[in-house]
Amino acid sequence: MTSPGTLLVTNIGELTTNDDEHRDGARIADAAVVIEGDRFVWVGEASAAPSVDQRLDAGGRAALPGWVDAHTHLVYAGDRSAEFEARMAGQAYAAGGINVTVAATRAADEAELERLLVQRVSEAQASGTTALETKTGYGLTVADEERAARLAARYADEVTFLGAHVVPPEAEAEGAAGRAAYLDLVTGPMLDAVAPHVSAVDVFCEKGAFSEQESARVLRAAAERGLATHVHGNQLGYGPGVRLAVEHGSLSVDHVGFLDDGDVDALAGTWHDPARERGTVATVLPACDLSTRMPLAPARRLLDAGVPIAIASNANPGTSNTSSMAFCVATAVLQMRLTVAEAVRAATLGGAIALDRHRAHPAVGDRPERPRLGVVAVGARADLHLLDAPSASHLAYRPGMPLTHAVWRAGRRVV
Ligand SMILES: N=CN[C@@H](CCC(=O)O)C(=O)O
Ligand SMILES: [Zn+2]
Repeated sequence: MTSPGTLLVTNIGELTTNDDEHRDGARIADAAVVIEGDRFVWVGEASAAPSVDQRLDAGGRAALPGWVDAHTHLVYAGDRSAEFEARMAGQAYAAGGINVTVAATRAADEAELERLLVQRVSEAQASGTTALETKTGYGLTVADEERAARLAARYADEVTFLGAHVVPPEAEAEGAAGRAAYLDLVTGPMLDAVAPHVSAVDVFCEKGAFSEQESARVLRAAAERGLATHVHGNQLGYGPGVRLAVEHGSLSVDHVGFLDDGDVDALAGTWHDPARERGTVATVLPACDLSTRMPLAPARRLLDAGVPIAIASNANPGTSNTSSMAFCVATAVLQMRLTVAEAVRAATLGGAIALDRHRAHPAVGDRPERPRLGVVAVGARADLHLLDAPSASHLAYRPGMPLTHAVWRAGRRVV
Protein backbone atom coordinates (compact mmCIF):
# COMPACT_ATOMS: atom_id res chain seq x y z
CA MET A 1 0.00 0.00 0.00
CA THR A 2 2.29 2.79 -1.16
CA SER A 3 0.16 5.09 -3.30
CA PRO A 4 0.89 8.78 -2.65
CA GLY A 5 -1.20 10.43 0.01
CA THR A 6 -1.72 7.25 2.00
CA LEU A 7 -1.62 7.93 5.73
CA LEU A 8 -1.29 5.50 8.61
CA VAL A 9 -2.62 6.77 11.94
CA THR A 10 -1.19 4.35 14.46
CA ASN A 11 -0.81 3.90 18.22
CA ILE A 12 -4.51 4.70 18.77
CA GLY A 13 -5.11 3.61 22.38
CA GLU A 14 -8.81 2.93 21.85
CA LEU A 15 -10.60 3.08 18.52
CA THR A 16 -14.41 3.18 18.40
CA THR A 17 -15.33 1.81 15.00
CA ASN A 18 -19.11 1.28 15.30
CA ASP A 19 -18.43 -1.85 13.35
CA ASP A 20 -20.20 -4.67 15.17
CA GLU A 21 -17.60 -7.15 14.00
CA HIS A 22 -15.22 -5.66 16.55
CA ARG A 23 -15.66 -6.98 20.04
CA ASP A 24 -16.06 -4.83 23.17
CA GLY A 25 -18.64 -2.32 22.02
CA ALA A 26 -17.16 -2.07 18.53
CA ARG A 27 -13.86 -0.84 19.95
CA ILE A 28 -10.32 -1.94 19.17
CA ALA A 29 -7.45 -1.42 21.63
CA ASP A 30 -3.99 -0.47 20.26
CA ALA A 31 -5.42 0.24 16.85
CA ALA A 32 -4.45 1.83 13.57
CA VAL A 33 -6.21 3.04 10.44
CA VAL A 34 -5.00 3.71 6.93
CA ILE A 35 -6.54 6.59 4.99
CA GLU A 36 -6.22 6.84 1.23
CA GLY A 37 -7.91 9.68 -0.61
CA ASP A 38 -11.21 10.30 1.13
CA ARG A 39 -11.64 6.71 2.46
CA PHE A 40 -10.47 4.33 5.11
CA VAL A 41 -8.66 1.52 3.34
CA TRP A 42 -7.46 -0.44 6.36
CA VAL A 43 -8.62 -0.70 10.00
CA GLY A 44 -7.26 -3.04 12.66
CA GLU A 45 -4.75 -3.72 15.38
CA ALA A 46 -1.64 -1.55 15.11
CA SER A 47 0.67 -4.56 15.21
CA ALA A 48 -0.84 -5.82 11.95
CA ALA A 49 -0.88 -2.47 10.10
CA PRO A 50 0.63 -2.28 6.61
CA SER A 51 3.51 0.10 6.01
CA VAL A 52 2.60 3.23 4.06
CA ASP A 53 4.33 6.46 3.02
CA GLN A 54 3.11 8.72 5.82
CA ARG A 55 2.71 7.78 9.44
CA LEU A 56 1.20 9.63 12.36
CA ASP A 57 1.62 8.43 15.93
CA ALA A 58 -1.56 9.08 17.90
CA GLY A 59 0.32 8.74 21.18
CA GLY A 60 -2.15 6.30 22.71
CA ARG A 61 -5.08 8.71 22.31
CA ALA A 62 -8.64 7.54 21.73
CA ALA A 63 -10.22 7.92 18.29
CA LEU A 64 -13.79 7.66 17.06
CA PRO A 65 -15.74 8.48 13.90
CA GLY A 66 -16.31 12.23 13.46
CA TRP A 67 -19.63 13.40 14.88
CA VAL A 68 -22.57 13.13 12.48
CA ASP A 69 -24.83 16.01 13.49
CA ALA A 70 -28.16 15.07 11.92
CA HIS A 71 -30.18 18.13 12.96
CA THR A 72 -29.04 21.76 12.68
CA HIS A 73 -30.45 25.10 11.50
CA LEU A 74 -27.34 27.04 10.46
CA VAL A 75 -28.55 29.37 7.70
CA TYR A 76 -29.68 32.46 9.55
CA ALA A 77 -28.76 35.94 10.64
CA GLY A 78 -29.47 37.75 13.89
CA ASP A 79 -29.34 37.01 17.59
CA ARG A 80 -31.97 35.93 20.11
CA SER A 81 -30.05 36.20 23.34
CA ALA A 82 -32.70 38.54 24.78
CA GLU A 83 -35.33 35.83 24.23
CA PHE A 84 -33.00 33.31 25.90
CA GLU A 85 -32.47 35.61 28.87
CA ALA A 86 -36.23 36.11 29.26
CA ARG A 87 -36.69 32.33 29.13
CA MET A 88 -34.13 31.83 31.87
CA ALA A 89 -36.17 34.33 33.87
CA GLY A 90 -39.25 32.16 33.54
CA GLN A 91 -40.84 32.84 30.13
CA ALA A 92 -41.86 29.73 28.15
CA TYR A 93 -40.48 28.97 24.68
CA ALA A 94 -42.99 29.51 21.87
CA ALA A 95 -42.69 28.78 18.15
CA GLY A 96 -43.39 32.46 17.36
CA GLY A 97 -39.79 33.46 18.21
CA ILE A 98 -38.77 31.91 14.88
CA ASN A 99 -40.14 34.99 13.12
CA VAL A 100 -37.51 37.21 14.75
CA THR A 101 -34.86 35.16 12.97
CA VAL A 102 -36.91 35.12 9.76
CA ALA A 103 -36.89 38.94 9.68
CA ALA A 104 -33.12 39.14 10.31
CA THR A 105 -32.37 36.43 7.74
CA ARG A 106 -34.47 38.03 5.01
CA ALA A 107 -32.69 41.34 5.66
CA ALA A 108 -29.18 39.83 5.37
CA ASP A 109 -27.44 39.93 2.01
CA GLU A 110 -26.26 36.67 0.49
CA ALA A 111 -22.55 37.22 1.15
CA GLU A 112 -23.22 37.90 4.83
CA LEU A 113 -25.48 34.85 5.16
CA GLU A 114 -22.80 32.70 3.55
CA ARG A 115 -20.11 34.12 5.84
CA LEU A 116 -22.21 33.29 8.90
CA LEU A 117 -22.89 29.78 7.63
CA VAL A 118 -19.21 29.10 6.93
CA GLN A 119 -18.29 30.36 10.39
CA ARG A 120 -20.83 28.03 12.01
CA VAL A 121 -19.74 25.00 9.98
CA SER A 122 -16.08 25.62 10.90
CA GLU A 123 -17.01 26.03 14.54
CA ALA A 124 -18.77 22.63 14.45
CA GLN A 125 -15.80 21.06 12.67
CA ALA A 126 -13.39 22.42 15.28
CA SER A 127 -15.13 20.29 17.90
CA GLY A 128 -15.13 17.11 15.84
CA THR A 129 -18.23 17.33 13.63
CA THR A 130 -17.35 15.92 10.23
CA ALA A 131 -20.82 15.49 8.72
CA LEU A 132 -23.84 17.63 9.20
CA GLU A 133 -27.36 18.12 8.04
CA THR A 134 -28.77 21.61 7.99
CA LYS A 135 -32.23 22.97 7.34
CA THR A 136 -33.76 25.96 5.62
CA GLY A 137 -36.70 27.51 7.44
CA TYR A 138 -35.73 31.09 8.26
CA GLY A 139 -36.59 32.49 4.81
CA LEU A 140 -40.20 31.40 4.25
CA THR A 141 -40.54 33.02 0.83
CA VAL A 142 -39.72 31.18 -2.40
CA ALA A 143 -36.63 33.34 -3.01
CA ASP A 144 -35.37 33.24 0.59
CA GLU A 145 -35.84 29.49 0.97
CA GLU A 146 -34.16 28.86 -2.39
CA ARG A 147 -31.23 31.03 -1.30
CA ALA A 148 -30.89 29.18 2.01
CA ALA A 149 -31.04 25.75 0.34
CA ARG A 150 -28.51 26.74 -2.32
CA LEU A 151 -26.04 28.12 0.25
CA ALA A 152 -26.51 25.15 2.56
CA ALA A 153 -25.80 22.69 -0.25
CA ARG A 154 -22.29 24.18 -0.57
CA TYR A 155 -21.31 23.30 3.00
CA ALA A 156 -23.61 20.66 4.47
CA ASP A 157 -23.63 16.94 3.73
CA GLU A 158 -27.43 16.84 3.67
CA VAL A 159 -29.85 19.74 3.26
CA THR A 160 -33.44 19.62 4.44
CA PHE A 161 -36.25 21.93 3.33
CA LEU A 162 -38.15 23.36 6.29
CA GLY A 163 -40.51 25.81 4.60
CA ALA A 164 -43.08 24.43 7.04
CA HIS A 165 -41.29 25.89 10.06
CA VAL A 166 -44.01 28.44 10.90
CA VAL A 167 -46.54 30.36 8.84
CA PRO A 168 -44.76 33.68 8.23
CA PRO A 169 -46.38 36.85 9.63
CA GLU A 170 -47.51 38.26 6.27
CA ALA A 171 -49.49 35.05 5.60
CA GLU A 172 -50.71 34.72 9.20
CA ALA A 173 -52.10 38.26 8.95
CA GLU A 174 -54.48 37.03 6.22
CA GLY A 175 -56.10 34.50 8.58
CA ALA A 176 -57.20 31.04 7.43
CA ALA A 177 -56.91 31.96 3.75
CA GLY A 178 -53.33 33.17 4.27
CA ARG A 179 -52.44 29.94 6.05
CA ALA A 180 -53.91 27.83 3.26
CA ALA A 181 -52.13 29.89 0.61
CA TYR A 182 -48.82 29.49 2.47
CA LEU A 183 -49.26 25.71 2.57
CA ASP A 184 -49.99 25.76 -1.17
CA LEU A 185 -46.71 27.60 -1.63
CA VAL A 186 -44.68 25.24 0.58
CA THR A 187 -46.04 22.13 -1.11
CA GLY A 188 -45.83 23.65 -4.60
CA PRO A 189 -43.58 26.43 -5.95
CA MET A 190 -41.34 26.68 -2.88
CA LEU A 191 -40.67 22.95 -2.88
CA ASP A 192 -39.96 23.06 -6.63
CA ALA A 193 -37.47 25.91 -6.11
CA VAL A 194 -35.47 24.17 -3.38
CA ALA A 195 -35.70 20.63 -4.79
CA PRO A 196 -32.38 20.73 -6.70
CA HIS A 197 -30.52 21.47 -3.45
CA VAL A 198 -32.22 19.28 -0.85
CA SER A 199 -32.55 15.58 -0.08
CA ALA A 200 -35.35 15.79 2.48
CA VAL A 201 -38.31 17.78 3.75
CA ASP A 202 -39.12 18.54 7.40
CA VAL A 203 -42.20 19.96 9.12
CA PHE A 204 -42.62 21.50 12.58
CA CYS A 205 -45.73 19.67 13.79
CA GLU A 206 -46.62 21.49 16.99
CA LYS A 207 -49.04 23.98 18.53
CA GLY A 208 -48.18 27.38 17.10
CA ALA A 209 -46.67 25.80 13.99
CA PHE A 210 -48.46 23.15 11.85
CA SER A 211 -51.37 20.85 12.68
CA GLU A 212 -51.48 17.12 12.01
CA GLN A 213 -53.46 17.58 8.77
CA GLU A 214 -51.23 20.40 7.54
CA SER A 215 -48.10 18.43 8.38
CA ALA A 216 -49.42 15.35 6.59
CA ARG A 217 -49.90 17.44 3.47
CA VAL A 218 -46.27 18.58 3.58
CA LEU A 219 -45.05 15.00 4.02
CA ARG A 220 -47.19 13.77 1.13
CA ALA A 221 -45.85 16.50 -1.16
CA ALA A 222 -42.29 15.44 -0.31
CA ALA A 223 -43.02 11.79 -1.01
CA GLU A 224 -44.60 12.68 -4.38
CA ARG A 225 -41.25 14.21 -5.37
CA GLY A 226 -39.26 11.25 -4.08
CA LEU A 227 -37.78 13.21 -1.17
CA ALA A 228 -37.15 11.72 2.26
CA THR A 229 -38.80 13.28 5.31
CA HIS A 230 -38.09 14.24 8.92
CA VAL A 231 -40.56 15.57 11.48
CA HIS A 232 -40.03 18.04 14.35
CA GLY A 233 -42.41 16.35 16.76
CA ASN A 234 -43.47 16.08 20.40
CA GLN A 235 -41.20 18.98 21.38
CA LEU A 236 -43.49 21.17 23.48
CA GLY A 237 -46.08 18.59 24.51
CA TYR A 238 -47.73 15.29 23.60
CA GLY A 239 -48.95 15.34 20.02
CA PRO A 240 -49.24 13.66 16.65
CA GLY A 241 -45.65 14.18 15.45
CA VAL A 242 -44.34 10.69 16.13
CA ARG A 243 -47.46 9.05 14.73
CA LEU A 244 -47.18 11.09 11.53
CA ALA A 245 -43.49 10.29 11.09
CA VAL A 246 -44.26 6.59 11.51
CA GLU A 247 -47.21 6.68 9.11
CA HIS A 248 -45.20 8.51 6.47
CA GLY A 249 -42.05 6.40 6.81
CA SER A 250 -39.93 9.40 7.83
CA LEU A 251 -36.22 8.85 8.35
CA SER A 252 -36.46 10.44 11.79
CA VAL A 253 -38.67 12.22 14.25
CA ASP A 254 -36.76 14.79 16.23
CA HIS A 255 -37.14 16.30 19.74
CA VAL A 256 -39.43 13.51 21.10
CA GLY A 257 -39.56 15.03 24.58
CA PHE A 258 -43.15 13.96 25.26
CA LEU A 259 -43.85 10.34 24.34
CA ASP A 260 -46.67 8.05 25.40
CA ASP A 261 -46.30 4.27 25.29
CA GLY A 262 -48.08 4.16 21.93
CA ASP A 263 -45.46 6.50 20.42
CA VAL A 264 -42.57 4.37 21.70
CA ASP A 265 -44.19 1.12 20.51
CA ALA A 266 -44.98 2.62 17.11
CA LEU A 267 -41.36 3.72 16.63
CA ALA A 268 -40.01 0.34 17.72
CA GLY A 269 -42.49 -1.37 15.38
CA THR A 270 -41.07 0.41 12.33
CA TRP A 271 -37.83 -1.55 12.81
CA HIS A 272 -39.59 -4.93 12.83
CA ASP A 273 -42.05 -4.35 10.01
CA PRO A 274 -41.11 -6.50 7.00
CA ALA A 275 -43.14 -4.19 4.76
CA ARG A 276 -40.70 -1.33 5.42
CA GLU A 277 -37.23 -0.93 4.00
CA ARG A 278 -36.16 0.69 7.27
CA GLY A 279 -37.58 2.29 10.40
CA THR A 280 -37.81 5.79 11.89
CA VAL A 281 -34.97 7.01 14.13
CA ALA A 282 -35.79 9.02 17.26
CA THR A 283 -33.40 11.97 17.29
CA VAL A 284 -32.87 13.45 20.73
CA LEU A 285 -31.59 17.00 21.16
CA PRO A 286 -30.22 17.33 24.71
CA ALA A 287 -28.83 20.87 24.36
CA CYS A 288 -32.23 22.06 23.16
CA ASP A 289 -34.05 20.37 26.04
CA LEU A 290 -31.75 22.16 28.50
CA SER A 291 -31.90 25.53 26.73
CA THR A 292 -35.70 25.50 26.65
CA ARG A 293 -35.97 24.06 30.16
CA MET A 294 -38.01 21.19 28.84
CA PRO A 295 -37.82 17.64 30.18
CA LEU A 296 -34.98 15.66 28.65
CA ALA A 297 -36.17 13.30 25.93
CA PRO A 298 -36.53 9.72 27.23
CA ALA A 299 -33.51 8.35 25.39
CA ARG A 300 -33.03 5.46 27.86
CA ARG A 301 -36.64 4.36 27.47
CA LEU A 302 -36.37 4.52 23.66
CA LEU A 303 -33.20 2.43 23.57
CA ASP A 304 -34.64 -0.10 26.00
CA ALA A 305 -37.68 -0.43 23.74
CA GLY A 306 -35.43 -1.15 20.76
CA VAL A 307 -35.72 2.22 19.00
CA PRO A 308 -32.47 3.38 17.35
CA ILE A 309 -31.65 6.90 18.46
CA ALA A 310 -29.51 9.73 17.16
CA ILE A 311 -28.07 12.53 19.27
CA ALA A 312 -27.88 15.88 17.44
CA SER A 313 -27.11 19.47 18.42
CA ASN A 314 -30.14 21.22 16.87
CA ALA A 315 -27.82 24.24 16.59
CA ASN A 316 -30.11 27.24 16.00
CA PRO A 317 -30.52 30.74 17.42
CA GLY A 318 -33.74 30.06 19.30
CA THR A 319 -33.66 26.82 21.24
CA SER A 320 -30.10 25.48 21.11
CA ASN A 321 -27.29 27.85 20.28
CA THR A 322 -24.47 25.32 20.31
CA SER A 323 -23.02 22.88 17.81
CA SER A 324 -21.01 21.06 20.47
CA MET A 325 -21.76 17.37 20.03
CA ALA A 326 -19.41 16.62 22.93
CA PHE A 327 -21.69 18.65 25.19
CA CYS A 328 -24.72 16.73 23.88
CA VAL A 329 -22.98 13.38 24.41
CA ALA A 330 -21.93 14.33 27.96
CA THR A 331 -25.52 15.38 28.75
CA ALA A 332 -26.89 12.16 27.29
CA VAL A 333 -24.58 10.15 29.53
CA LEU A 334 -24.84 12.20 32.70
CA GLN A 335 -28.52 13.08 32.56
CA MET A 336 -30.28 10.83 30.06
CA ARG A 337 -28.64 7.75 31.56
CA LEU A 338 -27.01 6.40 28.41
CA THR A 339 -23.74 4.53 28.62
CA VAL A 340 -20.77 6.24 27.01
CA ALA A 341 -20.76 3.67 24.20
CA GLU A 342 -24.49 4.23 23.52
CA ALA A 343 -24.13 8.01 23.45
CA VAL A 344 -21.06 8.00 21.21
CA ARG A 345 -22.76 5.58 18.84
CA ALA A 346 -25.94 7.71 18.73
CA ALA A 347 -23.91 10.85 17.91
CA THR A 348 -22.01 9.14 15.09
CA LEU A 349 -23.63 6.08 13.51
CA GLY A 350 -27.06 7.05 14.90
CA GLY A 351 -26.87 10.39 13.07
CA ALA A 352 -25.80 8.61 9.90
CA ILE A 353 -28.81 6.27 10.12
CA ALA A 354 -31.13 9.25 10.68
CA LEU A 355 -29.77 10.73 7.44
CA ASP A 356 -29.72 7.40 5.59
CA ARG A 357 -25.96 7.81 5.27
CA HIS A 358 -24.96 4.68 7.18
CA ARG A 359 -24.86 3.00 3.78
CA ALA A 360 -23.20 4.07 0.55
CA HIS A 361 -25.30 5.63 -2.22
CA PRO A 362 -24.24 5.35 -5.84
CA ALA A 363 -23.95 8.47 -8.02
CA VAL A 364 -27.31 9.69 -9.38
CA GLY A 365 -27.46 12.36 -12.11
CA ASP A 366 -25.35 15.34 -10.99
CA ARG A 367 -25.03 13.97 -7.47
CA PRO A 368 -21.74 12.11 -6.95
CA GLU A 369 -21.42 8.83 -5.08
CA ARG A 370 -21.99 9.33 -1.35
CA PRO A 371 -19.89 7.08 0.89
CA ARG A 372 -20.92 5.56 4.18
CA LEU A 373 -20.63 7.80 7.27
CA GLY A 374 -20.50 7.27 11.02
CA VAL A 375 -18.18 4.24 11.08
CA VAL A 376 -14.48 3.57 10.90
CA ALA A 377 -14.51 0.77 8.36
CA VAL A 378 -12.93 0.00 5.02
CA GLY A 379 -14.75 1.94 2.28
CA ALA A 380 -16.37 4.45 4.64
CA ARG A 381 -15.54 8.16 4.35
CA ALA A 382 -12.37 8.86 6.31
CA ASP A 383 -13.90 11.03 9.04
CA LEU A 384 -11.86 10.58 12.22
CA HIS A 385 -11.84 12.40 15.55
CA LEU A 386 -8.76 12.00 17.74
CA LEU A 387 -9.28 12.95 21.38
CA ASP A 388 -6.86 14.37 23.88
CA ALA A 389 -7.82 11.48 26.12
CA PRO A 390 -7.03 7.76 26.40
CA SER A 391 -10.69 6.75 26.15
CA ALA A 392 -13.99 8.06 24.78
CA SER A 393 -15.37 7.91 28.32
CA HIS A 394 -13.51 11.17 28.98
CA LEU A 395 -16.18 12.93 26.88
CA ALA A 396 -18.54 12.51 29.86
CA TYR A 397 -15.95 12.01 32.59
CA ARG A 398 -14.42 15.44 31.79
CA PRO A 399 -17.50 17.32 30.56
CA GLY A 400 -16.93 20.69 28.96
CA MET A 401 -13.19 20.15 28.47
CA PRO A 402 -11.62 20.80 25.05
CA LEU A 403 -10.86 17.20 24.12
CA THR A 404 -10.60 17.48 20.33
CA HIS A 405 -6.97 16.88 19.34
CA ALA A 406 -7.22 16.29 15.59
CA VAL A 407 -9.96 15.84 12.99
CA TRP A 408 -9.89 14.36 9.48
CA ARG A 409 -12.86 14.93 7.20
CA ALA A 410 -13.01 12.93 3.97
CA GLY A 411 -9.33 12.09 4.44
CA ARG A 412 -8.20 15.71 4.87
CA ARG A 413 -6.92 16.95 8.19
CA VAL A 414 -9.09 19.91 9.18
CA VAL A 415 -8.07 20.34 12.85
N1 LIG B 1 -38.74 23.62 16.81
C1 LIG B 1 -38.56 24.17 15.77
N2 LIG B 1 -37.44 24.66 15.29
C2 LIG B 1 -36.23 24.87 16.03
C3 LIG B 1 -36.28 26.14 16.79
C4 LIG B 1 -36.24 27.28 15.91
C5 LIG B 1 -36.20 28.59 16.59
O1 LIG B 1 -36.73 28.77 17.71
O2 LIG B 1 -35.61 29.46 15.94
C6 LIG B 1 -35.98 23.69 16.93
O3 LIG B 1 -35.79 22.62 16.38
O4 LIG B 1 -35.97 23.81 18.16
ZN1 LIG C 1 -34.84 21.84 14.81
